[in-house]
Amino acid sequence: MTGAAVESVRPAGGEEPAGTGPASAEPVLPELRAMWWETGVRARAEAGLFAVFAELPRLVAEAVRVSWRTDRFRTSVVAVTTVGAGVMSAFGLLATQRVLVELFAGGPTGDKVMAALPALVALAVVTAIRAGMGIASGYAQNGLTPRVGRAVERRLFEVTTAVRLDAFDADAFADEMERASRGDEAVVSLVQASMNLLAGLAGLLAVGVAVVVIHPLLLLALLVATLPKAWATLRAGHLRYQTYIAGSVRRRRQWLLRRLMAERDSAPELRSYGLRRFLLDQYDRVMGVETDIQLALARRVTTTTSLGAVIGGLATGAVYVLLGLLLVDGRIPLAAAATCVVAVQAAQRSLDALTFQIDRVYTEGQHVGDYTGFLARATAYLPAEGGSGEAPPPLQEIAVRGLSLRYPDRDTPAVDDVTLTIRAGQTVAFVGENGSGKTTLAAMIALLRTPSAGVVEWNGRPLAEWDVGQLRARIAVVTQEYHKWPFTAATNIAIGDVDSEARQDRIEAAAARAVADDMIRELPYGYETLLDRTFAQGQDLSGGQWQRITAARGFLRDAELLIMDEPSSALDPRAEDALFQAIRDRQGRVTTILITHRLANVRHADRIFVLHHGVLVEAGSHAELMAAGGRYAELFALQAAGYDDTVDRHLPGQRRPTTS
Ligand SMILES: Nc1ncnc2c1ncn2[C@@H]1O[C@H](COP(=O)(O)OP(=O)(O)OP(=O)(O)O)[C@@H](O)[C@H]1O
Repeated sequence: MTGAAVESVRPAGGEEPAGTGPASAEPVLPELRAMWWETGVRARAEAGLFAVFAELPRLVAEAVRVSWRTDRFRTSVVAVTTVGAGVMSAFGLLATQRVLVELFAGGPTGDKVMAALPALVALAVVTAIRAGMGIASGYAQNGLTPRVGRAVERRLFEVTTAVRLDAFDADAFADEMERASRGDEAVVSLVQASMNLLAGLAGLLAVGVAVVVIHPLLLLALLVATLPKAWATLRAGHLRYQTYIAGSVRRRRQWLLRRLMAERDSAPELRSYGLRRFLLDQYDRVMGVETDIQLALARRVTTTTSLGAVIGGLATGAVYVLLGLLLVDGRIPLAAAATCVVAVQAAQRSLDALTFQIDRVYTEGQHVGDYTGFLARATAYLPAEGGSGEAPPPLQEIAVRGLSLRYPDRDTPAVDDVTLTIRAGQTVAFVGENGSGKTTLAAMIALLRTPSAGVVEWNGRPLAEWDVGQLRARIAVVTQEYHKWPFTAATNIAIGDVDSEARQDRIEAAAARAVADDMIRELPYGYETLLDRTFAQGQDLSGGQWQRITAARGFLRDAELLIMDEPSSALDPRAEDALFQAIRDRQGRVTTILITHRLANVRHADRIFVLHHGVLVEAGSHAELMAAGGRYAELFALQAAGYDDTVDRHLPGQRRPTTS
């Protein structure tokens, strides 16, 4: 019902919203794949606390490595200021204790204040330095993270634009690429969270050191007062992630239903088939079950959080009692006890922040893992280095020898041991029924696909032995599944030759050859019309108009080898005739490979190659193939008969056109 995105009918996570079970007689909405952007949250919901802690050092190290590679200066600033702020926190606590010692000493208040003054000044200075370091760290981080994001994203695009086309045939690759696309955000978040985590740890360590310096027993008090609450906070966080993941099915279904009920594409069919009641029922059933699951989990979260608060409160109370007993017993001075109270509060604040950062580092780390894993796996799809790098000479001959290609997960080859020769200046046609391998064969000649076996030669040498970049510049390809680039009409044609200056006269000449010139001039802004409705004043074109633009793109370069795959499937008869006239104009001068099902248009080709199930079954001129009475003759006769019928029925008296 929703195309490629839908997969199974059972939600992930084991819950089964009403309406999806086998017992239900009503039609049900299919389930969407698990959302890739939930990877991190899902992993966190499934990981135990031990696993989280075990992975933290590796993730933080990864973050530091990435930021170091991107900007050493700023990374150093963040590191120095983070450690520095921690050290200042320790000094701050020690200065606080000194102040308290002086204030709690005997004697007149004036004298006590005077005695405490140096420590007070030290405290002020230390606090100021710590604040300054915080600001410096913030500045460095703000400068660092956009640079990290950019470097990470650019690296991704460097890879996605370089991998071979066959990478996109592998299901897993497309999926992984989608996941990796969150890499820049994830790395930025991981870097930020890791820095904050390190800063929090430094602060905590500082409190610990200061407390030990004041009195070793106080460390025990500090641990008792902080650890139970920290555990409870982490546990509540864990439950929150579980709640989120439990709602994942609901969110997916909500998203699916929103698309179906509130978007333009589905609106006409929703009304014409009367789907309103059906979709609203689906909504009620899905939301009813999922909301109950959500509420149950929400109760558990609240219980754990409350438990954490109670345990934390009790532990803190116990520490204060312990401090009181130690004081009464004369084991610690009053100032040390007071400092411990301050330290406990500081440590609790740091720990609250820390637990948040721990979760963040872990979840973002999973996305970063997706990104780095994708980059590593994508190297397998990078084109092989090699070739002499020599510029290819002008084309004399293309020789295809024993060429085969088998797509992944296919039992039979799409192209099977094809051998043929195309001489410079020839116009040749690849014909055959749907799926016979024409596009695949042309794609290998155009260096878009790597053969499983065999070789394509340019003037007697395999394509890969020439400078591949220069070779590509000599070949223009108009693909069957052309892309509608979101640019102006002029740019849409100019991208056919990005390395040359986009001169308007060249663009217009190419458009004229593809019967696109008049049509483009009639657009609201002529050649400057944006061909994408997402933009203000953007326009969309009809299928045939787009096809003219893409043909113009192919003509722009006047390439030595032009491959046109179904260039006229959507053209009206007049445009089709003009386009093929333009293709014939190339004959004898430059080489053209034409793929088309309109066999009337290949009659003028120098050679016609007929493919069937990937095998080259016939080759020759139109006259030769018709005389042979084989597969081509059969297809041609079939098509011609269709036209004959029309002529007979609608145009009585008109001469029957000859078909060969
Ligand atoms: N990316 C792909 N992954 C898997 N199989 C593919 C892929 N592209 C094409 N095929 C299969 O390879 C075979 C040849 O396809 P190809 O597109 O070359 O045929 P074609 O002769 O150009 O067909 P058409 O006339 O319909 O354009 C078909 O069976 C097709 O299903």
